This record gives sequence, C-alpha cells and structure tokens, in this order.
Amino acid sequence: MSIAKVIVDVQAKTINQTFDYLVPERFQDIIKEGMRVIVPFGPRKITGFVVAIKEESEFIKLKPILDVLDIQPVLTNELLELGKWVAEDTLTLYITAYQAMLPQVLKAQYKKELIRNTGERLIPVMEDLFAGRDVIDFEEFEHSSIPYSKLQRALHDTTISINYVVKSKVTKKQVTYIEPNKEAYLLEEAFMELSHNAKKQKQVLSYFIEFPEPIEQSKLFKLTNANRTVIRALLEKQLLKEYKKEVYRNPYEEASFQKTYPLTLTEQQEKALEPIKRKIQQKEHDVFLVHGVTGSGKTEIYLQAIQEVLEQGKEAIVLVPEISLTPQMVSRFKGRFGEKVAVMHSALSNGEKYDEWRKIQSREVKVVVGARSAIFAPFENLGIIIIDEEHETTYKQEDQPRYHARDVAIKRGQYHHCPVVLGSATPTLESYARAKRGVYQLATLNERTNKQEMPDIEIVDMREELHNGNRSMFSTRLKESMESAINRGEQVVLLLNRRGYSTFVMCRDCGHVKQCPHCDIALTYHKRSNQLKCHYCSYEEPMPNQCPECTSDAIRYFGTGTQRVEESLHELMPHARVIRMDVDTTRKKGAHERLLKSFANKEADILLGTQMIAKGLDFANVTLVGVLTADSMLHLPDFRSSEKTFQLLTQVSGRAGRHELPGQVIVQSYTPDHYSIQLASEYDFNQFFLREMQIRKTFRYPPYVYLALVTVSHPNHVKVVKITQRIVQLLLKVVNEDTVVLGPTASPITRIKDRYRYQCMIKYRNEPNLRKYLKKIIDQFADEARKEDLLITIDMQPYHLM
Ligand SMILES: Nc1ncnc2c1ncn2[C@@H]1O[C@H](COP(=O)(O)OP(=O)(O)OP(=O)(O)O)[C@@H](O)[C@H]1O
Ligand SMILES: [Zn+2]
Ligand SMILES: [Zn+2]
Repeated sequence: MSIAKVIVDVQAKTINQTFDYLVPERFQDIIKEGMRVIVPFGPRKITGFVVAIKEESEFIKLKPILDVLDIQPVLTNELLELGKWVAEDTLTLYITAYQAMLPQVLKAQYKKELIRNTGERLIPVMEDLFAGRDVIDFEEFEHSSIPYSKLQRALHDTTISINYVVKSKVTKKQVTYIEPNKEAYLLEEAFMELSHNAKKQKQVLSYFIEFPEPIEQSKLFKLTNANRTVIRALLEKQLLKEYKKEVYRNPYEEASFQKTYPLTLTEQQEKALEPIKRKIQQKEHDVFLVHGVTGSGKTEIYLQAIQEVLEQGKEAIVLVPEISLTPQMVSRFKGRFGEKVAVMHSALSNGEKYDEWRKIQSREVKVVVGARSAIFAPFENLGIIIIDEEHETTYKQEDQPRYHARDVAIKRGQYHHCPVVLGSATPTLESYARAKRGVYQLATLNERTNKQEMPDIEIVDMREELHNGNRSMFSTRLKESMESAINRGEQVVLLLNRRGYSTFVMCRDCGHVKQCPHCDIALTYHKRSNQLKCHYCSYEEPMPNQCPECTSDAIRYFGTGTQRVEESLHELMPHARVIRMDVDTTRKKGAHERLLKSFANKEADILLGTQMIAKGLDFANVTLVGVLTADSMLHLPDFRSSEKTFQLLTQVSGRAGRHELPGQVIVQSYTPDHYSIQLASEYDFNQFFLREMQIRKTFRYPPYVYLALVTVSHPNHVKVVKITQRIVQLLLKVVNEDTVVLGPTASPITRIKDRYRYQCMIKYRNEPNLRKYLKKIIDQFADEARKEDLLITIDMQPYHLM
C-alpha cells in the first residue's frame, strides 16, 4: 500500500503541513508527485497537491484519496521544492505558493452549500432563507443580512451543515469533426434511398462522397447549408461519425510575424554577450547585469543568447513588465523564434493562458515571454532566464505570496546551472550595488546601436511659466516645439505622469477635499459618469454641486487626467491629431495594439498617455518627447520616489530619436532643481547612483539594510495601535542590537474599507532568525486573528509602503 503526502487547500496557518493519505488500488499506478488530488478533510472534500509518495506512514487509520485531477503532474519536482522555498521565504502557506505557480483555471473552485439536517423548525431567519428547500447555495446566505453568529450557532447545534462541492474549471477547447462512417459506394446507396424531402441530408452525403476526409463541423455547415439536426440524423443512421479534437486557442493567430535574423553585433553588444554565452556552454550559473542606455540593443543580446540556448536543446524564460508586453515586444521574439514562443500576459483570457501554459508543459514551445508569473513556467531544462527592465516594481507580487521574480529567477538559475540576465537602462540601486561589488557580472553599453547621440533633455520651470501668466498645462517651449515637429511631419510622444496624482475634488473657497467615508483617501473624479469613486473600496457618489462644508458652489476637480490634457490639446492645437492611451482607452481586448498601429501608420501626430507609453516603444518618426509633470511622484511617502522619477524620465526620453532623425525631450517641472530631474536630464546614472546611495546610507534604507514591513489592520483604532505596539515590543526583545524596529506608525493610508492600519518597520543587516521570530508572532496572534477579524500581513523587502 502506498501513502501520499498531500498539501491541502485550507487557508489556515495551523494547517500549513503535509497530511498522509492512502493511495487506493485504482490510483496506484497513476499517482505521481506534483499531481492534484481530491481528499477528504474533516467533513469536506478538498483539493491538494501530492508532494511525496511513501511506502508507510507513522499514522494508522488513514483516509483514502478520493480522486486524481491530473493525468500528468502539474508541478515538477523542481517546482515543488521551489514553492516550498517561496512559501518559507515570504512567510506564506505552501498551498498559496503552489497555487501562484499555476494558471488560474487549474485552481479548482469550490461551491459551498448549506444543508438542512432537521425536519424541526429552524430559527425564523433561517427558515426564511431555506424557504422550503433542503439545500441552498452558500452565496444565498452571503447575500442575506443574516449575521454570521446565527449561522455559527446553527452549525454548532448541527441543524445545518456546510458541504463543499469541488468543481474543476479546466476548459480545454474542443472542436467537433465529422467524417464518413462508410465507404463511398455505401454512401451513394444511402443517398438514393433518402426521400426527396431530405434535401440537406443529401447535400451532406454528396459532399462526403466527393471529399471523404474529416472536416470541422462548423466548416461543413458553411459548405453545405446543413445544421446540427441534419448531422444528427446522419449520425443516427451511422452514415457519418463524429469525434472531438482538442485545439489551442491562439491569441496571436491573426498576427503574422516577419521573420528576423541575427544582426551583426556592435562591439559593446559582443562584449556583453560573450561571457553570457560562455556560461551557457559551460552550464554554470551566474547573474549578469546588462546596464545599457535606451536603444543600445539589449534586446538583440537577449535574442542571440536565447539562440545559443536553443542550439543546446534547452529552454528560455524572458520576463518583461506587464505594461511593456506590447505587440512590438512580442513580435521581436516571435519574429526570431516563431512557433517556439509562448506568450503569457494578463490580457489573455484564462483559457488562452491555460493553453500557453500547456504548450510549455508539453515542450511544444521552448521560449516563454511573459510577465511576472511566467517565472514559474514548468520547463525542466532551462538554459537562461532573462529579466528585462529589471528595475520595474511589478516584478514584486503585492499579495501573497509576496515574492520577487528576481529572487525566484536566481533560485531557478542555481538549480538549472544556467545564467540569469538582468537588463535595464536604469538598474535598481540594489542590483547595481551588487554588480559593483562583483556579486553580479556587469556589462555596460553606453552607446546607441545607431551611434546617435542621446536626445537633448531640456527642463522647463513651470513656476516661471505661471509667473509669466501662462496658466495652461503646456509651457510655451513645449507648445512651440510640438508645433514645429508636427509641421516637419514628425511625431510627438506626450507623457502624463499620473502615479500619485489623480483628479480629486476640492472647494476653492474653504479648501475642503472630498474623502471616501471608509478609507483615508481622496475620492477620484470620473468625468464620464460624473461620479466620485474610491480606488480602494469602490465607494461611489455623485459629484456634488455645492461644498458640503461651506455650501459654496466653487467646488471643482483638480489634478490632470489624460482626458483633460486631450481637451486642452485640442483647444491649443486644433489641427493636431491625438491618440490617447490610458486605462480607459485600452480596456478592450486588442485596443492597445490598434492604437499603437495607428500611431505607427502616422494616423496621428501626438501619442498622449500615462506610464504605459514610457517603455519599449520604438517609432522611427518620433522626434519629440514631452513630459507634462515630472515631479508628481517625488512627494509620495516612499523612499524610492527619487529613483522612480529618475527611471521614468530616462525611459521616456529613450523614445525619441531612436533611428535617423535626432530627438529632443522637454520636461516640465515645478521642482526643476531636484537632483533626480537634473541628473536624468544629463543621463548621469553614475552620479545619481552615488548621490542616492549616500541618502540611503544616511537614512538607513535599502540597499544598505533589508526591510520587513508588518501591517496590522482592524476596525477598532485603539486595538490596532495596541497590537502593533505589542508586536514592536516582542520584536525588540529578540532582534540584534543594530536592528531597528520602528513603530507603531500609522500607515500612509491609515484607513481602508473601514479598517485602521498601523505598521511596524524592521530595518536589519544581519538577522538570520527574523523569519522565525515573525512566524512566531503570527502564530501567537492566530487565535485573535480568527476570532476578532484581526489581520496581520508581513512583507519581506516591501516595495509598496502604503
Ligand atoms: N547590432 C545591431 N546592428 C544594427 N541595429 C541594431 C543592432 N542591435 C540592435 N539594433 C537595433 O537598434 C534598435 C534598438 O535596439 P533595442 O530595442 O534592442 O535596444 P534596447 O537597449 O532594448 O532599448 P530599450 O531599452 O529602449 O528598449 C532596434 O531597432 C534594433 O533593431
Ligand atoms: Zn467649501
Ligand atoms: Zn474607500
């Protein structure tokens, strides 16, 4: 008899371990590590992952596995180990880590039902809820106003019980094929025997007499005017037969990719690629940081490194940030490696994502290009992992498991003995510092492949503009430059930096700002619906006509949305054709692609957009880049705000003058003397690095220290402060002398959805047991968390400090 060790899908700290189950005879030969199974757990049936198979168990009286969900393992042995590490490193549950590694559709869902166990009368509210039925969906209870305590009591005295129904949502797309079931002469006989009225059946038969090959049912319908009733009749007479065939949804089916070939590398590219290739050939792990200015040909280096990997019969993962996973980026990889490439990003439907994943699992593809979670691609023979724009914060997942793709990449690179390549024009201070210390291998490319100079960056002081009576959002300089570029038949990219900057509503008389009643944050104005919305809890209210504080009617929205910029642009330059790209205009599938294509076809003069246009775009005709508000995120409560500003300005400047035409960049700012704006305009990464490192050292921030952030939330303000205080005290007792424990401090957003939020920040250099201490704290509060709706979250190396 064999025993399976299973990680079960129960979201509780106390359940974070394996459980032993008996493998019944009928599953003996099929069950393998890394498969999903259904097991009994208390009174319910739940899914779980088999992590090991053993001969015996120290427990007697084991329950058997009820069902096996997979035909082949969904997690390789490497991924099982990796998931364990991710869970431990980010202080989360094993089950959470495993689920994060799989496409959404493989996360089996449960339907909960409430079952009435008694013929006696229930309490009145429950009697009303069941309304004469014996079983109801749990959702019905959730949508009712019956308090949980009432249900708990009913569950306790067993008049009602909960049942879990597992429903697996795996949806493979199937296509029906039809083919003849008899030889042609028999079909002909049948044809003669059919009555005169069966015209359509006759048509189908005559089609198959002529073309006996299988055909997709839908195509047959088109060719013969038949419908399903007609086919069914012929199936019943056993003249035809049908079968289903699984097909992949191919999101890039329509697009054709022009085949590209390796370019002759520049000297700098050659120098960067050489050591990477050597590591691939020697099957050795190492981490490379390719620091190359925009347009220096980093992507070509990636492509040629991958080619080497493919020649060795191995596989490659390329991570790119979600927002730069543009059609342009995709076509560069598809153009070089064609069918061997799978693409994974969030714009795909769940079914499409699952199909791409299966192509990886079945080794039909050798390269995956994708956003963060593609790091878990189930390849077994990796030859390289590439992380483009390694400075992007989207590589850190913001909910559990809170992993950083870079750390996972290095872990996998060590396992597979293969190089990891990080690329950026503006590396993070963390990575650059490591490269300078020799922990990573640094390659620098300071020239564009076309030997063009980097475009000139000019800073315009917007305070002076205001002084001179220009109240519009466009400086005179920017306006004139846009006009002359358009007159020359060239194109303009305009960036509205909206991060940390939204359209809030303020009274001009008394300064009152409309806040969300549940969250500690200003409401955002939405023009289309004339509503105020909260981005944290979806609260909504109509835009008021009067100030609720002083009844003045001078209540207006402030801040600049892309829509408003577009309107002023129209007033300022009525003849200019503008394409606006933001979350609103790119929501529909394919919209992103269409807008860029139309810009590439010169159907517009100006491309106006948010952060999403700052990266990866490569248009030959763009000669002017304008940045409307360079400093809007400098004032966020985030120690990385200068770094992020520097990165964004450098990236967007890189969009100009990438080909023959020289480029020009105009940056508007209210704090033009800020070092991140000044140094970005001089392309002085090294100076910026030194300057920023000095500040990080003084204020003890990464990369000089590591951070851990503990956030406590609860509806009661006093309680939150008290518990955070206790956590701080507990930590102070155990940490090293030079570790700093800060708090309790109110989080920058102190209230979300009526819950108060306080935090404790730990800054440390060497604290090998910190995870253990933190885990102990979570365990200590586990009871309170369950009973009293207390939430404690821990983020190791946080990027999001709000
Ligand atoms: N060796 C080469 N010879 C000629 N052209 C090249 C070479 N390498 C790259 N290019 C071209 O130079 C342009 C810029 O290259 P690429 O986009 O790879 O740079 P990048 O460093 O990835 O830029 P960014 O960081 O801005 O995305 C592209 O049009 C590319 O086709
Ligand atoms: Zn007012
Ligand atoms: Zn809210």
